[in-house]
Amino acid sequence: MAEIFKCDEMFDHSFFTWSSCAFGVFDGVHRGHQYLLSCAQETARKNGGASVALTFDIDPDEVFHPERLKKLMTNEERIKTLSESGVDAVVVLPFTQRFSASSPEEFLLNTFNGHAPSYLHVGYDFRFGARAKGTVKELANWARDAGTEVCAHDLKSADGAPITATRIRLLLGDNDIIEANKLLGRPYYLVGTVQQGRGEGQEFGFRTANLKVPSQLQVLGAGVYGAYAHVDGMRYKAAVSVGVSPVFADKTDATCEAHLLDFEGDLYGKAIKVEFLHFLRPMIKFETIDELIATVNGNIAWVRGNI
Ligand SMILES: Cc1cc2nc3c(=O)[nH]c(=O)nc-3n(C[C@H](O)[C@H](O)[C@H](O)COP(=O)(O)O)c2cc1C
Ligand SMILES: Nc1ncnc2c1ncn2[C@@H]1O[C@H](COP(=O)(O)OP(=O)(O)O)[C@@H](O)[C@H]1O
Repeated sequence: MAEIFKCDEMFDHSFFTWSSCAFGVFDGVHRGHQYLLSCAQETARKNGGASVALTFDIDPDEVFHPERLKKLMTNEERIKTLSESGVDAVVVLPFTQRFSASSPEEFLLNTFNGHAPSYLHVGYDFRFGARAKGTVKELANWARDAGTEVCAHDLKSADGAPITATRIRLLLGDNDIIEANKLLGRPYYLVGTVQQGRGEGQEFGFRTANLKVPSQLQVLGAGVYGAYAHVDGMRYKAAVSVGVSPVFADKTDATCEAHLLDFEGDLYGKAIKVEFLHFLRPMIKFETIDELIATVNGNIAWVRGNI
């Protein structure tokens, strides 16, 4: 696991000298991002310096558009995933109002403070500085004087369409978990603490661990999914419903409810990670509870046989 540095007043910017940085927000740390990170490792190997994932502590849209912001992962998970990506270090820039208001030139000066990296890898549509006015062109102008080689990469998938966090969020919203997972390079997951639900699962014969999903992370389309649930270092197959249960719509907020196969015990207050693998069906407003029970039991049987 790479070391994580906060780029504050205490940070020694000479760390950047000879380094190869991949620079971005990296929401999802998807296959496009993974490619950028591998490019930084490649030039670091050739050049002899450290490979660095350079990112922000928050998503800049948490400052600019908090109301419409949707994310593939929390900031903590994003930084942790970057630290596990194979780079030598993660350097986290505090995204302050002052920082965001600076011109592209000031932004680069504040970021590197006279210690420019040898290589800077970015996506070709990378934007930075006040009102995102800085483009790869400004970056290249600055880099010429600073002695940095800017590598702007085209992050495309096999079908020729760009791999972006927005594209993955749209696929997830359309229940296309298979394609989203392909572009992520791993299963899409949600993490959280198991909460108390309505207590009806036991009566129905299938108990469900309930996870409250903050609205910024409500990206996955409502429906029923086959998944793996990880708790206490163990992995279980799980049948999971996502979104508002239409039968009980008047009683619930949107949640993620996971029935863990071959598990018995108490999960309240425990950390759980649910990795989504298959979309089974949309949510149904059943006429009777018996229909609900029979359908969910069928879904559980499918998960047992197919995951
Ligand atoms: C695999 C699975 C599929 C579900 N499908 C539906 C559904 O189609 N429609 C619905 O209203 N509720 C559905 N539910 C939600 C159940 O109604 C819910 O788990 C049950 O009400 C128990 O809630 P509780 O654990 O909060 O008591 C599903 C739950 C699971 C685990
Ligand atoms: N196989 C299982 N899958 C999910 N939760 C289980 C399972 N077995 C026991 N539990 C426990 O039961 C709780 C869910 O019970 P349930 O009757 O559905 O009530 P509620 O979901 O309303 O809290 C879970 O939070 C967990 O502590």
